[in-house]
Amino acid sequence: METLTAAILPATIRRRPADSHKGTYGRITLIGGNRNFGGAILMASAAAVYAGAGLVTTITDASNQGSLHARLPEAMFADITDTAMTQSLITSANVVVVGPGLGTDAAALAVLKTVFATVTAEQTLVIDGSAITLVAQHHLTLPQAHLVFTPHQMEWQRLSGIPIAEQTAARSRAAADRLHATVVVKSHRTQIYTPSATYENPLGTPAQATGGMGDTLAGMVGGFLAQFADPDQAVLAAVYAHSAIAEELAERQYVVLPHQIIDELPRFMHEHQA
Ligand SMILES: NC(=O)C1=CN([C@@H]2O[C@H](COP(=O)(O)OP(=O)(O)OC[C@H]3O[C@@H](n4cnc5c(N)ncnc54)[C@H](OP(=O)(O)O)[C@@H]3O)[C@@H](O)[C@H]2O)[C@@H](O)CC1
Ligand SMILES: Nc1ncnc2c1ncn2[C@@H]1O[C@H](COP(=O)(O)OP(=O)(O)O)[C@@H](O)[C@H]1O
Ligand SMILES: [Mg+2]
Repeated sequence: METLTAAILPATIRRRPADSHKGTYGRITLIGGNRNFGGAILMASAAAVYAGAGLVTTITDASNQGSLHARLPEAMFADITDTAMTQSLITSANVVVVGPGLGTDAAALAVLKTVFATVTAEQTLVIDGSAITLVAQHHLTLPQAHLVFTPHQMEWQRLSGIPIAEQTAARSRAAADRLHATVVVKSHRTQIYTPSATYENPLGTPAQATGGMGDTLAGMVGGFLAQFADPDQAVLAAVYAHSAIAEELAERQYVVLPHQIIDELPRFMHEHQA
């Protein structure tokens, strides 16, 4: 197990070439947010935009459209019940994030099945929150794509079958290998299982223990994957930056809110680019 250091930031976050445009920085489609959990996909989408993803589209319940555009006019919107549009927006993305606030009812399962049937081997799919629970509950066959799972410990228990108390590095490593995926097991000391190595994040504070913190990380992971060359480094740098910003804020705050991490992202990435 390797311990992440701040060196992952400049190794990943590169100065933007002058001769570039929004298409240079990736197209990301985020899917989630039912009538009750609209905030989750809003936070994930905002994290992707503020991380610098070039073009961001949010596919969510229609009841979330007004709040999405009020908070995040940079994001495009599509109605989650429009299957043809969903397929088209998945196909045109290089990174897809599915799950924040998606819920686990029949409609959510149908959406997830559409996502799995549409992504291709060239694309990266980040699977978070409800989507992880659905994969576990329904024993879904995973698609051929670059897969990144971002479970908290209970979601990892559901997906891997390993009880939380028995989630040792060796057992989690074997389960990640069986999934042919990168797995980010979130906790006070988050562990990241890439195809080639295992890492521990030395940062993170209980000030982060608040709803939406993982939704925000999922959007950051997607935003970093959309624009940075090395996918393993992109995931590691997103995890590290998420906690590093939280630790900065926690020096003066009892609790750190997800939107505050999002607001700090452009400044933090500016300071750590190389
Ligand atoms: N504003 C919004 O719209 C928000 C929407 N959200 C969306 O809600 C959906 C459901 O996601 P979820 O994580 O809230 O619920 P679920 O999957 O049932 O897991 C909770 C269970 O696991 C247990 N548990 C054990 N270890 C744990 C650990 N380390 N970390 C966390 N939990 C741990 C925990 O134990 P307990 O708290 O009882 O001790 C409890 O029994 C998902 O789509 C998400 O995106 C949320 O992000 C909130 C903000
Ligand atoms: N005590 C803690 N110390 C460090 N990080 C924490 C702590 N509690 C939660 N976090 C972080 O907050 C995030 C929580 O993710 P998750 O449970 O999926 O939240 P949500 O689904 O509500 O957005 C993870 O990145 C996790 O590492
Ligand atoms: Mg979560």
